[in-house]
Amino acid sequence: MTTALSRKEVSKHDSEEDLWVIVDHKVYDLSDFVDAHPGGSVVLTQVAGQDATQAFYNLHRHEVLQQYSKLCIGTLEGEKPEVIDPQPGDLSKVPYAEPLWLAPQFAQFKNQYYNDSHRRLQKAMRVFVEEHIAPEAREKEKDGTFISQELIDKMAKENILAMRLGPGKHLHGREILGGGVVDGKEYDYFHDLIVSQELTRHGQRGFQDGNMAGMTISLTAVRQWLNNDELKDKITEEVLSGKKKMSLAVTEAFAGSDVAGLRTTAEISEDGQHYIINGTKKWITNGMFSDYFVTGCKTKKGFSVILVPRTDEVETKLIKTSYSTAAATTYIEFNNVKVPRSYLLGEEDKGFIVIMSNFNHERWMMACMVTRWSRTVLEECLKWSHQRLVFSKPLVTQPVIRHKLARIISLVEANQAWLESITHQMNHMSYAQQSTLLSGPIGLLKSFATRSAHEIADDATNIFGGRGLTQSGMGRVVEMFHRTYKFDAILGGTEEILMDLGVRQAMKFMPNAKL
Ligand code: HEM
Repeated sequence: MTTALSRKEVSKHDSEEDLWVIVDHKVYDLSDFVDAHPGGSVVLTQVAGQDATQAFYNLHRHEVLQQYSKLCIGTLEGEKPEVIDPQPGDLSKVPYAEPLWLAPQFAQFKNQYYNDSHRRLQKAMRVFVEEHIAPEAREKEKDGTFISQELIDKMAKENILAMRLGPGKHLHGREILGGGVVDGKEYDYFHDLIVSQELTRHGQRGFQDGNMAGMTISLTAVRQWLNNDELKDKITEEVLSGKKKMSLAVTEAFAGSDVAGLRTTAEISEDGQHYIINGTKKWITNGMFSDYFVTGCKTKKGFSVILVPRTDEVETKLIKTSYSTAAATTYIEFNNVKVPRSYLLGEEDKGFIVIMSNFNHERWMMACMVTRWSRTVLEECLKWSHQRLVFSKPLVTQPVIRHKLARIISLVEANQAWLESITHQMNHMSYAQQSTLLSGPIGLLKSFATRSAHEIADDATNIFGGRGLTQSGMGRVVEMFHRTYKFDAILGGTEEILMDLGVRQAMKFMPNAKL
């Protein structure tokens, strides 16, 4: 029960020492807060005893009121708050803020791709992300330290780590998010899409990668290509239980997407039973805290992929990039590392197929994530242009702003629709069929999604103006997006390489057709 207060009563508290304000029909006593207010005391004194709703929403995000809810002393009598107060798990009612299948306006209609288990999983994931992941993500993004073991354990317990590998036997018999959400046997690529998209909604880009991204792109290769089943199961369990961490170590300063140029070598030891690995790797996500590295190496007649456990001969150093060091981006040196030959993935000298087919899920996942993140930025732009007053009118009354919003909406919706069409196809194909037929389309999808992000980041920053350049406050989401969307455009294959791959793969199937 909140105290009912009259506007007349509020107006009496109009000095710096005794300072009340009204924001969205609620009354806040700022007398003790005024000296600590980041915007200073002058601005607050100017609105003391008054309704400051408009001024407040021109300068703060709604979450500030949630953080400082203790300052609220009552509600105006006979009045009710009007601004939506989002709670963990809520769907956004802002148009286009949710994908079509999820948008509350469309909930009553059947969707061809999603069933009740997808809806249950989405709901459970959103609550989990908002309650457990988002608070840590904000903290780690800022201080640059790595994900906590406590959070990893929680995700392992709910089998969120296992879900991130995509559908497969590793999910059979697992109790997902407390049970009753989705049966591991029914888990398909739309469930996978939901998990990827919900995991990005905290908007902390460095932490997003810090949150076990290394595992999601490397354990998949181990599951698919490690020849010894017993070893495969042991390692899978260690990693999915959160006890051990893993990353994908392919890129080098010498060669990135050009696998043929790699210089890390794996030579057969004198006893014939081991590989001796020497060389360096760069930009390895999660490398700092990894116990295993799925490593691309030069072997006698070609390129091979080997699972390398951490030993004293593996040295890891942190690299600072334009997002947070929470991602644990790493420079690695392998100095005579001895690895049993049974740790080879696929066949010796035939590692190209291992890496190329493993890329599909990674790139598809990145398309899921950057598309969802673009949508979050769209929601920010819609809210901001609706609430921001310029020359006494909302920003959205300007045709130039509506034009930008139209472009952003179209890009986000086009990406999601293409993503869902490919996802549907993946559900009906084997791993080998996906490798043959989908690596081109997935490459093109990822590069289109990140080209779109490039345009969205540009338009969104212009819509937000100075606020889009500030790491805290109103424009913090847009600032982060603009600063870090390039990670999606480069990691997992650059736009140029992927666009080229898409066309080259199409040419493989080109018939002798003439104009
Ligand atoms: C419940 C009342 C209020 C609370 C809890 C509050 C809290 C805050 C906080 C936490 C910030 C830091 C920036 C951010 O995180 O967004 C801030 C900034 C600011 N606040 Fe407030 N504030 C309140 C009311 C007001 C009002 C009524 C005004 C003006 C009439 C105001 C003017 C400002 C200004 C000018 C800034 C700096 C904005 C910037 O750097 O862009 N605040 N406030």
